[in-house]
Amino acid sequence: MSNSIILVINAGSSSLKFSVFRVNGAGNLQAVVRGQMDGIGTRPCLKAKDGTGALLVESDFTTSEAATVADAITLVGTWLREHLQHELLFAVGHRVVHGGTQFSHPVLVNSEVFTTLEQLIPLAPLHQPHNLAAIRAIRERQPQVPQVACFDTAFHRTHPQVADLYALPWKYYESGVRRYGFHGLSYEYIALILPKIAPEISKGRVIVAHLGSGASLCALQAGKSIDSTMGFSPLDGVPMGTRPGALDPGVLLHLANQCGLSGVEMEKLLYKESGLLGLSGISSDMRILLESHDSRAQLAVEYFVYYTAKQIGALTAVLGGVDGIVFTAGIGEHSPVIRARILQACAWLGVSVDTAANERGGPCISSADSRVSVWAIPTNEELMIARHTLGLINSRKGEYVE
Ligand SMILES: Nc1ncnc2c1ncn2[C@@H]1O[C@H](COP(=O)(O)OP(=O)(O)O)[C@@H](O)[C@H]1O
Ligand SMILES: CC(=O)OP(=O)(O)O
Ligand SMILES: [Mg+2]
Repeated sequence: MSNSIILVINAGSSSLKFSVFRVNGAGNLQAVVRGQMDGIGTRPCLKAKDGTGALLVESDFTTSEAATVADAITLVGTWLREHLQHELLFAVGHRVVHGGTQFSHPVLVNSEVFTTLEQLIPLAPLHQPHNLAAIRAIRERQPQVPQVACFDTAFHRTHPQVADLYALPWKYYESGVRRYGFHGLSYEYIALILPKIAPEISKGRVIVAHLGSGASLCALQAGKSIDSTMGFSPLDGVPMGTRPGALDPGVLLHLANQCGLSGVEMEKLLYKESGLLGLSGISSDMRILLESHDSRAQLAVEYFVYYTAKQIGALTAVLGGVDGIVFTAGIGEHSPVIRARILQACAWLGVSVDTAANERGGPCISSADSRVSVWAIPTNEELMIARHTLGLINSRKGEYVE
């Protein structure tokens, strides 16, 4: 095992992230490659670094070469095969967005598990097919390599029942219509490192804003998720790159009954044409909107800020107050402007920003007199996946032959 590696694949809605970890003799994980193809469909760029931070590849693609996550899987797959050709794959860990009611922990993927995960595709059509495509592609080439699915939904299984329900007749809850919550691997990572970075808030009430192409917020009470803004599918909550966030269900009835949209057309509208893209008519990419002088682009940004701040208020009520706010993911980590605008809307909570620290990227971005401490912390879903993968394989040695 001393020379073997764990490959981690994380397919998001606008990015394909990957990492390679070496498992050393003591069974510890050491990151040797970290990369991503991001801006898929908008500004595609493949970038990877080695464990020392040295650049291994940086290459731009056209939007037709990398129009979809499926294109990115092919391009990244080619790069990884060339780069890792002399390595022995110990296991592959995957982010799988939806685990449904069946999976509340990482699981070794066999044919039965794969079929169950396929049945969840309609609940996360922007992600689940890509998550499974990567598993299938690796299985076809290297069927002997164990693959582990790690779920976005798993970390939220600590929600109290009231935060897990919709006010529908019980039979729907029993058939799986629940508020699952997503981005759980990211929240789990933040909860894991908070005691090291911000020990003063880690045992308290913390709101984590995972603001990427997909975006949600999570209320952490002593490191456990007690509520989050996404629900049954990754459509609910705050506006996103191409998803609207919370919608009055009456709008959906109107679209179906009065406008005659079919289920397939509604799915396309809600997953691919709404959110920042739908509002601006320009782009789903926050960078492009921030550079634009177009009034609709500016309105889309204002909408994003408004509804994110509104959800911080809602989760503050859920927690009975707030000790800390953490920004993470693409926008949360890299956009001081968006952070500042959201925090300005949270001034009523006693939030005061350290402008210079915010511009620098933190980690602490609140001023000394702020009643709530505020942080910008890079997430690392891939490390979480690698840990789960190694833990699961080690605990089940010898069991993964189909
Ligand atoms: N410097 C930046 N300023 C503003 N937004 C940024 C910046 N860098 C990345 N982003 C935004 O982050 C989003 C992608 O975040 P990411 O977490 O990688 O997405 P996902 O995993 O959901 O595909 C995009 O909207 C992109 O525009
Ligand atoms: C669940 C989800 O929206 O994921 P992402 O932000 O990676 O698109
Ligand atoms: Mg993501």
